[in-house]
This record gives sequence, C-alpha cells and structure tokens, in this order.
Amino acid sequence: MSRLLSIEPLTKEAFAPFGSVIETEPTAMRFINGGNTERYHALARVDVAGEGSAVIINIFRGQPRIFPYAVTTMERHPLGSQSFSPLSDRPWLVVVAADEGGQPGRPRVFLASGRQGVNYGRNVWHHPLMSIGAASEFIVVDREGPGNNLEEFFYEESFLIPDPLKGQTP
Ligand SMILES: NC(=O)N[C@@H](O)C(=O)O
Ligand code: NI
Repeated sequence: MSRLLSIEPLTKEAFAPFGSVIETEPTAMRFINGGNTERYHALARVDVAGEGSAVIINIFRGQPRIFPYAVTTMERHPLGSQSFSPLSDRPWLVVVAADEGGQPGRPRVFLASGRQGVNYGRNVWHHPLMSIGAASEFIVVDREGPGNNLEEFFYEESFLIPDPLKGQTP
C-alpha cells in the first residue's frame, strides 16, 4: 500500500471518529443578545480527566511545515481533549489516525480552512500542529494537571504528505 497520503477536505462528518470541527455550523446557531449576536452553541466539549486537572487556554504559534512532509510520529493525550482554533485565517493540516491495538493506524490528512478548528477527542492519535505557508497562531484549549498526558508513537516506516497548496497561492 502506498505511503503517499491523500488530503481530504475537513468536514464534521468525516472527522467525527476523531473529534469535533469548530466552525460556524448553521444548525448550531442561535441568536442571543437581542439578536445582535449569533451563538454557535456547544460545537465541542472539553474532556479532562484525573484529580487536580484543569482546563487551560493557550496560544500556539506554529512555524510552517515543509512539504512533502514525512509523518514519522503521532501522539495522543490520554487525560484530555485538545482543541486548535486558527487565529491567522490560514489553511492548516489536521492529521489523525484510528487506534489499532494501542498504536495509530494509517494517518488521515484533512485540509482545514482558516475558519475551521478542531477538538481532538481525549486519547485520539494526532500529529502535532501543522501550519502551512507561514507561521500561524491558534487558540489551544487543553489540560493541565498531574499525570502523563502525552503518549508518542514512532512509525517503523514514514508516510508522506504532498504539498497541500500545490498550484494554489498560499
Ligand atoms: N505538545 C503540545 O502541547 N502540542 C501537541 O500536543 C500538539 O498536538 O501540537
Ligand atoms: Ni497534541
């Protein structure tokens, strides 16, 4: 089987096995503040586990990845979900994998727009942040607390992600 990965558009349905997509989903919208404001309600749920854990809000600034990119490692957070919401309005990549007996299977690559975020479910395999084209900032909501919240895996043979914006102006 080819080690070259295809890139899929990020949709709520396709991403559902891995978590939630954070975007202005019309079915989640309700007007508040006397009609002044659209509230896109409960797009994702933060999940933290363990005594003494807390939900924290961070900003990550990710340097652009160089493509084609070799995926050699995946990670997961057994004690908490982790969300990324772009601040820079630039497309970025979401790389996840199903769990196969305690290891990540073949990665799936989703191209997210600059207006789409994701919430990785607790213990879902994913690749660390992948910015495209320029340094990009994200609001990240995840967990702080006791215990080991990072599990890493290294593939014996890497997978390759082609340039997601080939032929497009970045
Ligand atoms: N290490 C860290 O906080 N970042 C990763 O979890 C990531 O998914 O980018
Ligand atoms: Ni992570």
